[in-house]
Amino acid sequence: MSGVWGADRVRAAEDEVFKRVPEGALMRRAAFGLANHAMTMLAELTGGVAGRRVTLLVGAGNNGGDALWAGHFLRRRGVAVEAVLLSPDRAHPAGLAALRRSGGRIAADHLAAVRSADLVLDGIVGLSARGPLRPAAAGLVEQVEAPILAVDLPSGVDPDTGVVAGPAVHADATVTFGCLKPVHVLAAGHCGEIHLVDIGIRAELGEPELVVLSDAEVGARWPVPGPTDDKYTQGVTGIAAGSAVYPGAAVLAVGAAIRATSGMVRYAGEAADPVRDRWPEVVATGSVTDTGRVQSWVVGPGLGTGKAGAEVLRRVLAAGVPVCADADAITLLAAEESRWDDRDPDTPMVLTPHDREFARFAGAVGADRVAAARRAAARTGAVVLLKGHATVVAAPDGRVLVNPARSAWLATAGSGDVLAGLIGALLASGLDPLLAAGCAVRAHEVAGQLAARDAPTSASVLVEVLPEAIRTLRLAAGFR
Ligand SMILES: NC(=O)C1=CN([C@@H]2O[C@H](COP(=O)(O)OP(=O)(O)OC[C@H]3O[C@@H](n4cnc5c(N)ncnc54)[C@H](OP(=O)(O)O)[C@@H]3O)[C@@H](O)[C@H]2O)[C@@H](O)CC1
Ligand SMILES: [K+]
Repeated sequence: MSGVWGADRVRAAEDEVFKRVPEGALMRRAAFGLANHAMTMLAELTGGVAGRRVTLLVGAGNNGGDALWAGHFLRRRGVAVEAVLLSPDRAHPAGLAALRRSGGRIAADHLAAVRSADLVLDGIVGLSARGPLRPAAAGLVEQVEAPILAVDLPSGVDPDTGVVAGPAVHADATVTFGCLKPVHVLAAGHCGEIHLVDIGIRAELGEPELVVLSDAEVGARWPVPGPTDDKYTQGVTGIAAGSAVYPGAAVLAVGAAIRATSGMVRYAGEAADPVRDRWPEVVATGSVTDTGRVQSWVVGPGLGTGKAGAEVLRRVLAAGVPVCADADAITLLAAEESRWDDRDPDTPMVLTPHDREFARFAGAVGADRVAAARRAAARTGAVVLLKGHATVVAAPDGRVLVNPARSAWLATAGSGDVLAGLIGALLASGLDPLLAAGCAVRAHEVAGQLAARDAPTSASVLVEVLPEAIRTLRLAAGFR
């Protein structure tokens, strides 16, 4: 598990550490780690470091200070270092002095310094960043051709929300200090490869604000049959999805549930024939009331938002088992407040909106996706899985999991139906609903990578590769 802490919590932790460690010591520790990664990058990029040129983009605060100190350490290892001071009067004094002492230069021609670099360190702004890059910095960053190593975080990206509201650094790698911050998981695409340098603040940070589940954790939690299990004891998933006109959603959600666990899957709806044709192992009927006992329901994909769909939703909610409400089920819930009353508030529920669906029941998502998901979860008493490049999963008690998207292969029709089926199967197995949603998201993404293998893919292929994705996760957890 990786914990993630916001800027305020990091500052508070640093303040605690400063009571026993001088401020400069922490910065030098950070900068030393930064310089080590810069050396590695230089060696990988250019086959050696001798005579190589590093240009530092130095802003007005401690982020620039980190860059200047790193420049000092790089100079001592024979790298040519030039600093571009974006706010010369406010550049970190001790860092500047150290760089000068070790023979680093202050660039007179900013553009030339940027253009001649083998590697650029982005020390423009760090945890105190507000808004996008300012024009002078943006103009220079635009001219960079060399790889960029971001100091703590890519400048121009909001540290706490990951919002990119204008020009921002697109880093090849980021070296961060002490812990991951929200920007690293919410705007992972701007960070490149992320390296964490320990500066000794972990004990002061407390409980993480966000959590990223590792493959090993997902693999360790994935339900597999024990020696005494049968098809019922592993949980029966009910799928109420699809229609006669749109059977695809049903076929995909059922397929995902079948492949996710060894438990049984029942289907209820108008697409019973196509579902049975594709998945002979499913018990398919026309209606929720004829389905028999299930331990969870998935309701919504391809259901329709008319009277018939509303009636299916009502019956599913009344069943008193954990529910994953997706797509049309969310629209139906949003359309009429009274539909929430059909649900026993103590029965777990997972809602899986994209931004437009979210807006229908919880208002516009806005810039702070984590805060939005947290608010919606607290208000509805359901786990809210907000889809996006980074998927945010919030529980009513305030816990939040984030899955940073490593690729965009999953942006394909029917992909959401597969995710809903996965969540349903994990709910049926008895997993805590936050974990069920979080583990499903991760498996879904691993499946996306396996399905795509660097070429466009489709939701049907996602279903095909689910067992391989689960095997990958279990291998990461040490199961052979
Ligand atoms: N504390 C420590 O010892 C340690 C701290 N560490 C390091 O310190 C960093 C935090 O440093 P920090 O708090 O000094 O501020 P920082 O992020 O450098 O910003 C400076 C100023 O920039 C400005 N500015 C704002 N937005 C902007 C924008 N979009 N574009 C351009 N400029 C913008 C704004 O000033 P303004 O111009 O608005 O007056 C702001 O005050 C942290 O990320 C880590 O790298 C590590 O060394 C570990 C030990
Ligand atoms: K930075």
